[in-house]
Amino acid sequence: MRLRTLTTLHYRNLAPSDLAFPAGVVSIAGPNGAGKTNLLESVYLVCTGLTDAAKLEQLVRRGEREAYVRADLLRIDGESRLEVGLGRGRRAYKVDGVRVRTNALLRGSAVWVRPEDSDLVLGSPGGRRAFLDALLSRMSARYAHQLALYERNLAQRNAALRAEERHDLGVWDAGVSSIGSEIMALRRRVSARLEPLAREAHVALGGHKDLRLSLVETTTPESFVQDLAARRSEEFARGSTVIGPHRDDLAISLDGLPSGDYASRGEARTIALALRKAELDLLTERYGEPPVLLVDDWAAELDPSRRAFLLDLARSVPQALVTGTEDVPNASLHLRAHEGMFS
Ligand SMILES: Nc1ncnc2c1ncn2[C@@H]1O[C@H](COP(=O)(O)OP(=O)(O)OP(=O)(O)O)[C@@H](O)[C@H]1O
Repeated sequence: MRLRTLTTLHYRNLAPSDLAFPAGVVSIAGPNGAGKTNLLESVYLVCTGLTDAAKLEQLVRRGEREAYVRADLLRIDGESRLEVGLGRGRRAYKVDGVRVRTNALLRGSAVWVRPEDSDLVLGSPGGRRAFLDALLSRMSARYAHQLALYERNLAQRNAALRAEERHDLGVWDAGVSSIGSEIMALRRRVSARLEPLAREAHVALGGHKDLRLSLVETTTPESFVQDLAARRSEEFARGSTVIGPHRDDLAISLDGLPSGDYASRGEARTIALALRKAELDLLTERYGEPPVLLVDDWAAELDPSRRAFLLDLARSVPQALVTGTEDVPNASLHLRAHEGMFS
């Protein structure tokens, strides 16, 4: 899969532009704040429907009301046009000219490798849940749909827990537990497939320690309803649902020690890179071809062997957009970024 052209209008600091990309490694170099990350972010958003911006309006250029991104994508089964329009608190997607739901499975796919990926390993469980959710949402339209439904049900249940008069929670318990159980089952399946791929990549990256991934669940699909009932008074006291997939974690360990507490920054970066490689492998299998690879700040925090791994990976897929303050050697196109423009 590869991007042929990208059109952006009022997207963050990007100047309105039409860019054409060849196959292979596209090197995008430029100074800090030039808009390199914004360019990758716009590609990721239009290809996957995903963003981790806290508010959609952050994606719109300051002073403008709406932004637009269009990508013409070449897939093994033909071309596809993906579009997203962004406004205050809303976004609208089109695939080949037809409006689609926000959490529909888009025809594009992308994997984004970023320096802050170390936070996946060193940061809070929320980041690892977001990693699993983002991966599963690109693999299964059902998952994306059920996740959105779960979040709505959870918000309503939490509101009921905080309400002054005590509501009967039975109907919320049934909803949250049945949707939550499906989410847990899908996460179990994907994390079981993720582990061997991440372990293999970790070894290829020169990681000598034994990498393990395991889901840490606060309840089980079988006992969810009973566990909710058992925690009732605690939930009323805290005004929130204390168990369920929104509280689970993907535990990562090296030689049996939890990585969040023990891994060095370099080890964390290696694990994060192994997770991204595993993500790429799973999406390649799901889509029948490798997704577009986006590498942000390729030289950041990486020693020569990890840089070589990353560049080999970039060269192994049909297309990789790779940014940095330095050029990537032997790229098929060298773009220079300056104040939101690329030439
Ligand atoms: N909504 C917005 N409107 C206008 N400018 C924005 C908006 N959001 C971010 N920016 C600007 O975009 C610039 C950041 O661009 P970006 O993160 O893409 O830089 P970069 O080239 O990746 O830099 P670095 O090498 O430091 O990572 C900042 O100057 C920021 O102020």
